Amino acid sequence: MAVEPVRLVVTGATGRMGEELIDTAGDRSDVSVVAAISRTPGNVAAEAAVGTHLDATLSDEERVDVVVDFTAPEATAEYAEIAARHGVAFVTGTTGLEGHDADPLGALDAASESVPVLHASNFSRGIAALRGAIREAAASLPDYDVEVTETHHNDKRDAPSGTALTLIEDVESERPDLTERQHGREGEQPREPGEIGVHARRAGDVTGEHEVLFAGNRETVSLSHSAGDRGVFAEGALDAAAAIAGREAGRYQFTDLLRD
Ligand SMILES: NC(=O)C1=CN([C@@H]2O[C@H](COP(=O)(O)OP(=O)(O)OC[C@H]3O[C@@H](n4cnc5c(N)ncnc54)[C@H](OP(=O)(O)O)[C@@H]3O)[C@@H](O)[C@H]2O)C=CC1
Ligand SMILES: O=C(O)C1=N[C@H](C(=O)O)C[C@H](O)C1
Repeated sequence: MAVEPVRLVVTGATGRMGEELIDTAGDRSDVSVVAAISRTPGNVAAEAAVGTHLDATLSDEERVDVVVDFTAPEATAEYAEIAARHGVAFVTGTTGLEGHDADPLGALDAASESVPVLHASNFSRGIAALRGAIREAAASLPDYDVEVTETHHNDKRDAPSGTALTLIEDVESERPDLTERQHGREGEQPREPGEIGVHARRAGDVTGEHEVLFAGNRETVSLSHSAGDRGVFAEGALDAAAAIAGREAGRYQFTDLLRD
C-alpha cells in the first residue's frame, strides 16, 4: 500500500539551505514540499505554491504536516509561533539563536507546548556520530587541553557556528572543570587550565568544517568533520521532518529521531 508523503512548507526558500531542501525533497517519495515561503518570491525555484507569509499559506493549504525552517533567528521565532498556532510541527536548523533579542529559544519552547518541535544546530549524520565520540574522548582524557575550530563560507552570519557551540556543550558535559570559553587569542595571553579555546574561520565557499582537538603533553587526539555539500544537512532535516510528523507535542532531538 502506498504511503502518503509528509506534506512540508519550506521557509527561507531562496536561501542556500531553502533551495537545497526543495531540490533534495524533489528526489524523495516520503516528503512533498507543498509550499515555499520567501520575502522575494520571484526568485524561488520550486514547483510548489510560493507565498510571502507563512500565516496566510498555512491558512490556505488543505493540510500541512511540518514547517521546515532554515532562515534567521528573528524569522525562526516568528515562524515557530505561527506554526504552533496552526497546529503544524516545526523543524528548524537556524543557528545563532542563543541570546538573540527575538528570544527564538523561548519561542521554540512555547511552540512545543502545542506541536512537536525539533531544533538541531547540525542535521548531518556524521556530526551526530561525532558528538558521541567527542563525549567519550572528553570523559577519557580528563586533563587534556581542548580547542575547537570551525571553518565556514564567507557569508555566514553567526560565530562561532551553532555546531561548534553544540560540540563545546558536549565537551563541557564531561569536563565541568572547563568553565571559560576563550574566543581566539591575541597578545600576551598564556593558556589557563579551565579554558576551552574557540576559533571561527570564515573563508570562500567552505560548506562547514569542525575540529575538536584534545592535547596532552605527549599526544594529541583530533576529532573532525567536513561537510562535502549542503545535501547532507538537507537529507537529515527531511529525515527529521518525516519522523516527527504526527508525533505528540514536545521538544525532540535529532539524535533520538535517528535511532527510532
Ligand atoms: N542545522 C544545520 O544543519 C544547518 C544550519 N544552517 C543554518 O541555517 C540558516 C540559514 O542558512 P543559509 O541557508 O546558508 O542562509 P541564507 O542567507 O542563504 O538563507 C537564509 C534565508 O532566510 C530568509 N530570511 C532571512 N532573514 C529573514 C527574516 N528576517 N524573515 C524572513 N526570512 C528571512 C531569507 O529568505 P527569503 O529572502 O527568501 O525570505 C534567506 O534567503 C543559518 O542560521 C545557518 O547557520 C545552515 C546549514 C546547515
Ligand atoms: O551556516 C552554515 O552554513 C552552517 N551552519 C550550521 C552551524 O552554524 O553550525 C551548520 C553547518 O555547519 C553549516
